[in-house]
Amino acid sequence: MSLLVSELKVYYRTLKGEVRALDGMSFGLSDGEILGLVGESGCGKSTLAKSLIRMDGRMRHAGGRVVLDGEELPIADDRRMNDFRFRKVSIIPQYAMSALNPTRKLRKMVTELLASRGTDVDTAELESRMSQVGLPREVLDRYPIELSGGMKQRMVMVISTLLDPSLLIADEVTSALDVSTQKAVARALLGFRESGYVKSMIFVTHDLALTHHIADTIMVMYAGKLAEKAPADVIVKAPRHPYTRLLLDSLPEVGVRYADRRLEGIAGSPPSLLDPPAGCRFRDRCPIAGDECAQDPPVTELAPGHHVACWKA
Ligand SMILES: Nc1ncnc2c1ncn2[C@@H]1O[C@H](COP(=O)(O)OP(=O)(O)OP(=O)(O)O)[C@@H](O)[C@H]1O
Repeated sequence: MSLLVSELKVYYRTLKGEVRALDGMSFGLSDGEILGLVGESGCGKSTLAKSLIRMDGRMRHAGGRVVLDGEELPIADDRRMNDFRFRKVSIIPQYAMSALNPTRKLRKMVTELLASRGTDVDTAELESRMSQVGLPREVLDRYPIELSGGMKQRMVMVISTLLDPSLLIADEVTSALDVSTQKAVARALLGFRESGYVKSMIFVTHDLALTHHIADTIMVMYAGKLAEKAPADVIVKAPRHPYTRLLLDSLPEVGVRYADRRLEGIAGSPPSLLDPPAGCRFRDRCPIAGDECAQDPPVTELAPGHHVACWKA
């Protein structure tokens, strides 16, 4: 097991009180596994991604542990986390295209970054990884502004994985891309795993179809908690949580016109995480909710690797 997250709680401090963005998340990730993380906007996907690498000043680690390759990550301690970033855990951020320093040519930027980690650039290795994602070596002598959005994205992917981190977090890396560039990025991520540049990966996305293509397992989150986690095929073909089912039903189908079948979303909206209700957080929107749902559902393993938090599953 490369990553073990137990009862992780991460809250945001706001003027109105604390937003419980992650409220007791537990899951594991094996060596070599790609985990797709999906769920509606605001369910806590980015908070989970960020808390595993760099918590911002408004986030508070309210409980729980994160263990990577047998070592506890000091997620609440920004300075101590420095020893782990890039080397053990790395992120391709949500807005990777703007993550590059505009005032530096890329070669200088990479050199400075590695120097700050106490390492030199292995130019041959860097160029070989760039060529693997279709970037010519001349790119190193350009400023970020001289690259297209897709090229910047791929450059950030190469830089984030240069020190062969055990865990890579890809946070919404395909959302701003056209479909063929999305495929290229997905292929590159799979290639990084095959080449051993990263061991395992958390792929955060809204795109269930793309996740199904590349992920081994999919974890569905709802309102700061785990709803369901299972092998990718099981989530798509035999989901057990009512939320996962509705999420899949609300996907648009190519070839079906609005006039023939109205595109249904999931009625209602998620609860406020400032003061979330007791019991199952999906209860108010759930078509099969019953009295027992007033109690918090435990996460149960229905079949090997298939975890569901629902009394009715
Ligand atoms: N800086 C912040 N201060 C207060 N609340 C925040 C902050 N950032 C996020 N939140 C809240 O935390 C919850 C989880 O947000 P998060 O961004 O992790 O969700 P997400 O699933 O990644 O959403 P999206 O898909 O839109 O990126 C939401 O209720 C959000 O409003």
